Amino acid sequence: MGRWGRRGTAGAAIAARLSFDNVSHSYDTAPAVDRVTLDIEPAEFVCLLGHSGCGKTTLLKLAAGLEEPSSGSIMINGQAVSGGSRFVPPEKRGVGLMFQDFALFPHLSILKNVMFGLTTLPRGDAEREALKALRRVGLEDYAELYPHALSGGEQQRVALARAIAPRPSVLLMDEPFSGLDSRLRDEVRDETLAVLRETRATCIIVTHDPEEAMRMADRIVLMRSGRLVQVGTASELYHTPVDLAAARFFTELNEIPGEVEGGRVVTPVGDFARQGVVSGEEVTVCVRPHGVRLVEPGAGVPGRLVARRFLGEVERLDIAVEGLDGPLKARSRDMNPVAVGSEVGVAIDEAAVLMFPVRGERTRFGD
Ligand SMILES: Nc1ncnc2c1ncn2[C@@H]1O[C@H](COP(=O)(O)OP(=O)(O)OP(=O)(O)O)[C@@H](O)[C@H]1O
Repeated sequence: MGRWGRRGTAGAAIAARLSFDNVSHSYDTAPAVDRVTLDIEPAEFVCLLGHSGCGKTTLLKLAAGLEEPSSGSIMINGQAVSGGSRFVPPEKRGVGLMFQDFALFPHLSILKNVMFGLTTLPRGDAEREALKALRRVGLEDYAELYPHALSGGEQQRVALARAIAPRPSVLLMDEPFSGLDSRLRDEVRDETLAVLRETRATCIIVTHDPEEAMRMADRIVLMRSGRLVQVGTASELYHTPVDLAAARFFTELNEIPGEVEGGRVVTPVGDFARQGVVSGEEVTVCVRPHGVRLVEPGAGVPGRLVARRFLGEVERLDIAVEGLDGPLKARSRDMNPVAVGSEVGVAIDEAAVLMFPVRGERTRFGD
């Protein structure tokens, strides 16, 4: 892939605050977006994360003005752009879009594609701004070519240039890297992030990839069934997920049944102290694989190593423990020389343990 342009050369905008106030939207009966309230700071970088169909794209379309909310209001810098009797059309919102539905126009040159959002400028100025944006993504020399002559990664860079050229205050991107293979994706993502930071625009990026969200976002917005499930930094969502499904989103988990006896949660892999639990209550104890360690046989909980797989920096171990339906999964950096079939001891790092009630409330214990 060719080089990107010099850092720090993207045109900067004045970032805007974007606010959703109790916004709902239905296409037919079930709401695709359900009572969403969210305030995004100027120049903040937010990732909307969630499984397919949870309403991410709809929320983005509502911000863009491509859909009108069924209820609630959307504000940019405190001015309503949707809601009540007000509706500001997309082209008047100062919002840049990078959506899959808006691929490059095949019959227009790269330059003309990038000039597309600059129609309010005199032609000479529009061309200069478009070339500046193309230079920033390292594709100025491609200005007269047509999209079909460019690779997927290069087309993505043109789409980025097109989105930033009008210097929008808010940039909305829907799965911008999903069409790229994994090798390309890391590079395009890192460079795109650098460009976006330079533009100082407020950014919302839709993704279904938690790692991508963690790499990019100042805050992650986790959605489910049209609703906001949790909003916070990557660290907050990882360390204090609001419920079991939120925890599953960020890592593989060993999910172990536990029962509360006298203030302790008793499981086949040991007992754990937890405040706020009630005797007789059923609990799902989640242990992240990096929190499972092999210790000397006789120490810890007895188990048997049933499989091991070398993954480069870490090794993946499967350990059978009495009372568990499936093997306990461990990730270890120790490259332990224990042979498959051996008796082992298992120790659990309490810092890698999360607990959730089996029924009822959505909150964690012991916070
Ligand atoms: N134009 C439409 N007409 C009718 N229903 C729609 C339309 N667009 C989306 N939906 C429905 O609204 C819900 C939310 O869809 P949306 O595309 O916002 O989710 P998403 O989280 O972006 O999913 P994906 O990751 O698959 O794009 C889904 O149930 C979907 O089927």
